[in-house]
Parts: sequence; C-alpha cells; structure tokens
Amino acid sequence: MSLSLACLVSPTLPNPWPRSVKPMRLGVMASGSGSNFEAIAQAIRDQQLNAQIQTVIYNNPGAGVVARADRFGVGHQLFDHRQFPSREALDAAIVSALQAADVDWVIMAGWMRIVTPILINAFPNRVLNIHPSLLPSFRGIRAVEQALAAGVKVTGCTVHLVVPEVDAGEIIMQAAVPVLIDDTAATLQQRIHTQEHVIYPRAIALCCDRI
Ligand SMILES: Nc1nc2c(c(=O)[nH]1)N[C@@H](CN(C=O)c1ccc(C(=O)N[C@@H](CCC(=O)O)C(=O)O)cc1)CN2
Ligand SMILES: NCC(=O)N[C@@H]1O[C@H](COP(=O)([O-])[O-])[C@@H](O)[C@H]1O
Repeated sequence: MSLSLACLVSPTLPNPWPRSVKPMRLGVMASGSGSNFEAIAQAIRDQQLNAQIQTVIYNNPGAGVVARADRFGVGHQLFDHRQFPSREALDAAIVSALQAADVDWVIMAGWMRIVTPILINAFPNRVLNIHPSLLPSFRGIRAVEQALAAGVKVTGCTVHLVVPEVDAGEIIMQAAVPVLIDDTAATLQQRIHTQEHVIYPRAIALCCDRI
C-alpha cells in the first residue's frame, strides 16, 4: 500500500503491517507540554509501536515534556533557540545530538520552530510532524484558532513528512473532529489532542515498517 493511501487507513484498525524486527530509534523534538511524546512513549510501552525513544530535544526551559520524559526514563537535551545565532546553527547542533543518539527517525511533537534544510537533509524522508488541522487547511501556528475563526464545522489533525515548505510535506495520516457551536480554542484543542494521541503512534508504525 502506498503511503499516500495511508491517509484512508482508519487509525483504529489493527496495524496490518509486519513489525520491523529491529526497533526503530526515534528522536523526539518538542517545545511544550509533551502529551504527544507521552502518547508515543506509552504506545511503545504497550508494545503497540516497535520503537525506542533515544532522546528528547526541547527548546524551552521548563517545558512540560521534560517531566514526562523523566517519567518514562527518556533522556532529554535543551537546545534553547535564543542561545543560538541563527536557525542554521541551532539545527546543526540538534543534528549532531540526534546523530550521536543514532536515531533513525525524527519525530516533531509540538516543535514550534521552523527547521532548515540542514536538519531535513540530515534525515531525508525521515522527519515527521503532527499538526492540529486537516492540512492543507490552516497551516502554521495557531491552527486551532484559525479553524474557529474560519467557522469550519469539521477540523482535525494531520501527520505529515517535514519538508522545507512549512506543513506542505506528504500526508501520512489524518483524523477529523467536529467543531461544536460552543467550542472555545481550549475545548477544540482538547478534542483534537485526543485524536493526535491515536494517530501519531499509528503513523510512526506505518512509516517505520515501510523501510
Ligand atoms: N521547515 C519546516 N519546519 C517545520 C515544519 C515544517 O513542515 N517545515 N513543521 C512545523 C510545525 N509547525 C506546525 O505544525 C510550525 C511550528 C512553528 C511555526 C512558526 O512560525 N514558528 C516561529 C516561532 C513561533 C513561536 O516561537 O511561537 C518561527 O520559527 O519563527 C510554524 C509552523 C515545525 N517546523
Ligand atoms: N504548528 C505546530 C503545532 O501547532 N503543533 C501542535 O502542538 C501541540 C503540542 O502538544 P503537546 O506538547 O501536548 O504534544 C499539538 O497539538 C500539535 O498538533
């Protein structure tokens, strides 16, 4: 099955793909709370995902992902973007850390910085991102607020490959949620989050088993 068909695959179906014998080695990049990191780590613990998280890269001191990583015994490294002279310098440092951890896939889980070809080209077709809309609608930051402002009745989340153009890479999997009449950004974000935590581990399993 080509990956482009994968977006038709229900995230709730049992994974029909054969498991890789060797666990895939993941590097997770996060800027915030880390609930998607936790969903991935829990899926691994539950043997729903044949992978291991080698390291968590985060850019905001005090990000909630640190405590979650500690709870799962996963190491973490701070790369505060404000301490680097350029995007390129930040990305080069992150690439070195990811390569030192010998990761196969880079998993962006709420990484709120635009990355450069330095990072993307270091892991060709091996960088994934989760976005809180049904791409190509509502690219960029504040996608949930964009959907509310647009008055759409259905939105959702998307797992896609990362390319230099923001939120424009091949779509791997999507899930839709209704927008309710009394939704706030917080209530809609929560509904989307629930679906993110379902599809991200599934999408990673799909991608890792295609190698
Ligand atoms: N080259 C790419 N970089 C990133 C992608 C991508 O597809 N290509 N996905 C994003 C994730 N993302 C949306 O899903 C996203 C995150 C952040 C931004 C952004 O404009 N960031 C600003 C800073 C915003 C802030 O600090 O609050 C910036 O980097 O200047 C856009 C899209 C991850 N990166
Ligand atoms: N444009 C990127 C973007 O908005 N990403 C979003 O950040 C959140 C991170 O939550 P988490 O830290 O709890 O995983 C997620 O909802 C993800 O879709």
